Amino acid sequence: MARHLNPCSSSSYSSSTTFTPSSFKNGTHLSSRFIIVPRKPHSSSWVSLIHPRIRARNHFQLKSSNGHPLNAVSLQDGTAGSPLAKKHIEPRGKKGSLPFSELDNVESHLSITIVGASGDLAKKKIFPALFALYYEDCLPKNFIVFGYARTKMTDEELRNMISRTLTCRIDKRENCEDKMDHFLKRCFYHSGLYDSEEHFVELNSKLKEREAGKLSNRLFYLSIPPNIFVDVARCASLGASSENGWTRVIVEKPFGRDSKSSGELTRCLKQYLAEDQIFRIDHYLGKELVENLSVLRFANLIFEPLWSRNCIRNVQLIFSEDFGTEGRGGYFDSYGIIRDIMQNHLLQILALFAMESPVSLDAEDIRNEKVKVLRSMRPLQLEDVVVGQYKGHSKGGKSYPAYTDDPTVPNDSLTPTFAAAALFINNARWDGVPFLMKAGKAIHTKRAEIRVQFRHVPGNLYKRNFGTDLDKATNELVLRVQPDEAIYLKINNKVPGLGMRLDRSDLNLLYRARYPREIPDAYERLLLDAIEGERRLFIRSDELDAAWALFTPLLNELEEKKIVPELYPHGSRGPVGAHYLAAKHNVRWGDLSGEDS
Ligand SMILES: NC(=O)C1=CN([C@@H]2O[C@H](COP(=O)(O)OP(=O)(O)OC[C@H]3O[C@@H](n4cnc5c(N)ncnc54)[C@H](OP(=O)(O)O)[C@@H]3O)[C@@H](O)[C@H]2O)C=CC1
Ligand SMILES: O=C1O[C@H](COP(=O)(O)O)[C@@H](O)[C@H](O)[C@H]1O
Repeated sequence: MARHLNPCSSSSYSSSTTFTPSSFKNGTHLSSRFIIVPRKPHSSSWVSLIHPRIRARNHFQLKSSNGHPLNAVSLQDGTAGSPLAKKHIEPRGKKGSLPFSELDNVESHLSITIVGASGDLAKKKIFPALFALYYEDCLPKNFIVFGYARTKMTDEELRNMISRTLTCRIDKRENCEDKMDHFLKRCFYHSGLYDSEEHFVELNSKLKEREAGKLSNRLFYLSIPPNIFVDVARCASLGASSENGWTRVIVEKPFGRDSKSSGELTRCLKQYLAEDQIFRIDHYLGKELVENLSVLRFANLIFEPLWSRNCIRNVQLIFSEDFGTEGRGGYFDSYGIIRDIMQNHLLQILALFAMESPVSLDAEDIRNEKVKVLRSMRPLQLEDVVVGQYKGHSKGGKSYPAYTDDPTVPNDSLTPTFAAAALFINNARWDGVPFLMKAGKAIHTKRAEIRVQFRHVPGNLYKRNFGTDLDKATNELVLRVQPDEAIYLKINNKVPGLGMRLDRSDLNLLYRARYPREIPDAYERLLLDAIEGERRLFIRSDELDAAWALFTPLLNELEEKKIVPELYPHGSRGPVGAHYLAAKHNVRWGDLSGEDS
C-alpha cells in the first residue's frame, strides 16, 4: 500500500495511507433472511432490510424515534464516493437482485465498537445506554459490543470497568442482575492504536469470529479526542468495515473549531466514509423535551398559529451548569463555551424551534428545514455578545476554584466559560424577534430550557391590573429540558374571590407527575437511531457548515481582539453584562425574573 504525506495526517487529521479503490473490502455477497423495503418510495438508494425476527418484535418497531416502524437496517449505507459504499443493492424482485430464496438464508448480526472505550464518555454514557437498550429488548438478538482503545485490558477487565457504571434503573425489574450478566458476556475488548490499520484488521478478525458467518452490520462509535477522528475512520474503514452488511460511524463533537477546520474534517472523513455513514451526534437532539418541540408545534392547533413575530416577542435558549470545567479544562480551554454549547446544542434547538413545517418526518425533510433557518441567520455582531469567565468564590466556609485554577488551563486564559448572545433570523416569520442564548459553567443552578415570551394582549381590558409595564405580565411558555422535565405556560388568572385581582399562574405539565417512569437518556435514543439508520437526530454536513458560518467570524473577532471576559463568581448568576445585553433588546431573562430563578 503506497504511503505518502496526506493533508489529513496526524497533526491535522491524521492519516498516512493513500486510498486506492482496490484497497477497500468490497463485499459482494448478499444472502439473507431479510425483506427489502424502500424507505422512501422515490429513492432507490434508501433500500432497507427488515429481518423477520426483528419484525416479529413489536417493541423494536415501536422504538424508532420518528414514530415510524423499524425500517432501517439498511444493508449498506451510502452509494457513492466512499470505500464503504461501493456496493449497490437492488431492491428485492428487481432485475439483477438477489432471489428471495437466497435472502432468506442468513441471519444478521450487529457489532458495536466503541473506540476510546477506556474514556470518560464511554464509561459514563455509552456503555450504560447500550445496556439500557439491551434491558429494554431494543437490541437485535445477535449483537456484541467491542471496546477498543490503547489501554491494555482483558475482556474481563473491561467487563469489570463497565459493570461499575451499569445500573438497574428504569423500574428495577427482578431479572436485572441476570440481564446485566448476559449483557456483560457480550462485551469484549481489543487493545490497539488509533492509527494502525493492522490493529483494526485484528479487530476485524475478532468481530468475524463472533459474527460467525452471519450478515454483519457494524457500528463504530468514535468516543475519542477529535484529532484522531480521521485516523480511526481510515483504519476502521480499511481494516474493519463490514463485508456484507452496513458500516456506520458515530462521531462525537467537537466537529472542528471553525468553518475551516470543520470543512477539513468533513473532507477527510469523506475520503473513507460516505455522508450516509457518518452520524454526527449532538446529544441535545436526543433529549426528550427537545424531541417534543416539534410534536408540540405540529401536533397541536393552538401553538403553531402563534409561532411567529406576530405573537412572539422573544425566544430564550438557556443552558447552565452548577459546576466548572473540572477534569476537562484541557479540552475546554481550546474550545470555550461558544463552541462547546452554543454553536451546537443551543443552535440546533433554535433551528428546530424556528423551522417551517417539514414536508414529512423524514430525516432529509427535517434537516432541509433546519438548514434553511441556519442560512437565514443574521451575521452575529460582537456588540450582541457578552463573554464571561468564572472566578474563585467562597461560600458557607467552602471555597470554589476559578477557571484558571485548573492546572491544565493557562493562568492568563481568555477562554469564555459563559456567553450570552442575541441572534436574529432574517426571514418573514421571525424578522426582528431576538433569539437570546445564554450558556454558562459554574452558575448557581443546572438547567437547560427554552423560554418563549409572547407579546402583550392588544387593548387588554385588564391592563389596569398590570400597571404600566405591560410586558411584565405576558404569557410565557417554558420547555424545561432538564432537570425535572416540564412544559408550562404562564397565564394571567383571576384570583378566586369577590374582587377582581389577577395573578400569574402556570398551566403545568410536569413530566414526573404525568409520566411517572424514567425518561431514557439521550444517548439511548441516539444509539438506537444509529442502529436503525434513522438520521433525523444527527447533523448533516451542510447544517454543520451553516452553524460554523454563523459563529466563525465572531469567534475570530473575539480571539483577534483578545476580548477579556467579564469575571463572575463561581456559583453566581453569571456576568451582569448579560442583563444589559437583554435590556438592549427589550428582553428580561425569564430564568432570572424572580418567579423561576
Ligand atoms: N466526556 C463527556 O462528557 C463528553 C465528551 N464528548 C466528546 O466525546 C469524545 C470522548 O470524550 P471523553 O471520553 O471525555 O474523552 P477522553 O479524554 O476520556 O478520551 C477517550 C479515550 O481516548 C484516548 N485518548 C485520550 N487522549 C488521547 C490522545 N491525546 N491521543 C490518543 N488517544 C487519546 C484514551 O484512551 P486510551 O489511552 O486507552 O487509548 C481515552 O480513554 C471527545 O471527542 C469529547 O469531546 C462530548 C460530549 C460530552
Ligand atoms: O456536550 C457537552 O454537554 C455537556 C452537558 O450535557 P448534559 O447532557 O449533561 O446537559 C457539557 O457538560 C459538556 O461541557 C459539553 O461538551
